[in-house]
Amino acid sequence: MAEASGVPVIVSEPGSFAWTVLAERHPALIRQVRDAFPYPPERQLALDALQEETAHGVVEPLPAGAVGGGQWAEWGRGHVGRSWFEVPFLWAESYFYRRLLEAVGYFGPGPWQGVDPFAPFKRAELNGPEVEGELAALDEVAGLPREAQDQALLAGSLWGNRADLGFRISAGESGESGTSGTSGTAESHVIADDSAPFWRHLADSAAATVYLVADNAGRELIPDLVLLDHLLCTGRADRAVLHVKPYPYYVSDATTADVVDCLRRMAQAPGRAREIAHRLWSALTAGRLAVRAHPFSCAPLPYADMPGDLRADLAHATVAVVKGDLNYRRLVGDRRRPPTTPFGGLTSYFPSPLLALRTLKCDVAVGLAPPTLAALENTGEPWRTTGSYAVIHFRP
Ligand SMILES: O=P(O)(O)OC[C@@]1(O)O[C@H](CO)[C@@H](O)[C@@H]1O
Repeated sequence: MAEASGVPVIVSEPGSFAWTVLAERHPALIRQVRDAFPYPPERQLALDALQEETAHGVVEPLPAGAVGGGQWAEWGRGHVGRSWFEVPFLWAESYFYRRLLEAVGYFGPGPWQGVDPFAPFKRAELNGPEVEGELAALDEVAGLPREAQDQALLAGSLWGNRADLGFRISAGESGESGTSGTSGTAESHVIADDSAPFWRHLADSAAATVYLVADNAGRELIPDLVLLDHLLCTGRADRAVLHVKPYPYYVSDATTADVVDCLRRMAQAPGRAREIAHRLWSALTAGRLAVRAHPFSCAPLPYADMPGDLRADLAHATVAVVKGDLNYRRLVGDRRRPPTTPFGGLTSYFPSPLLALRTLKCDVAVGLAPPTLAALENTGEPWRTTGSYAVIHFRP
């Protein structure tokens, strides 16, 4: 069994989750991006080269003069020149997205500069029937007593994380195929629940500033925004800060443009969703809700290595709500450890109280009670990677 300090997750073991991401998810994503845009021949050649390199070649550096090239060269020391299947999983995935953006000309200069290669997928989701239904459901939540609203909106933000578009490339179009073998409502699969101390912490804090470190756009970001609105409206937060990605990442990760798209989508809906959108729009223009996009949000590193300016910013949080699977890997370290390793100890470096909301979609698992772990192992399911189980971990 792994030591408490853990063994880094690497890609090399055929059939492992990390291996399937590099061997199957990334090639499928390159194909989908190519099909979604009429890229000119030079962009298609660059995509071909990336496809070939990631399947059979060694990791190549970014071209000279690339945006952030110096930083990536530093982060890539010891990895560039090796097979993609020999390097740490977290680094390989992050660098793959940076290289994909290079291949499609996202950083320019040129006509494809700033064109988000994942925008068509995000847009389709935002205009889909699921979002319509989820926005309509907000009218019902509005009629509930406050504590029930608290729980419903926290659960919405938590389970919104299951709607990640990268995960759906692996799980099948619906994103539900990985859930076979489970039963009951999604809520019945919360396998660690620290929501009560989280709400107590907010109630005990005066003039709270709530940070939310976002993960995916669309079906995840909408409930995240709704949760922030609820905290602001009910006086549990005086201010809110939303951290998004500075550029497209992991397919559906939220950027500033996605925040605006979500608000516009909500504003087109009738009822409660529209009201919330207008309130959030005003909160943004008044500075009560701030959006930040720090470069470290797309770094291939754990949060323990965050730079001083980000640490100083997060230190202002009464609580930082950190969303999703990738952020969770970065919070606790992308390492194999006994799943009963306490979450609080692994995140003691974090500069503020912390709430992690995550559905499990990779091998990393910590913070579980021994009986919970035993029950999960008894299911015989690949419970770490199906997206059917979730954790709410709070570290005061
Ligand atoms: O961070 P998210 O959106 O919840 O999930 C990201 C994800 O789809 O990508 C990684 C593997 O590619 C895993 O961490 C997870 O499966």
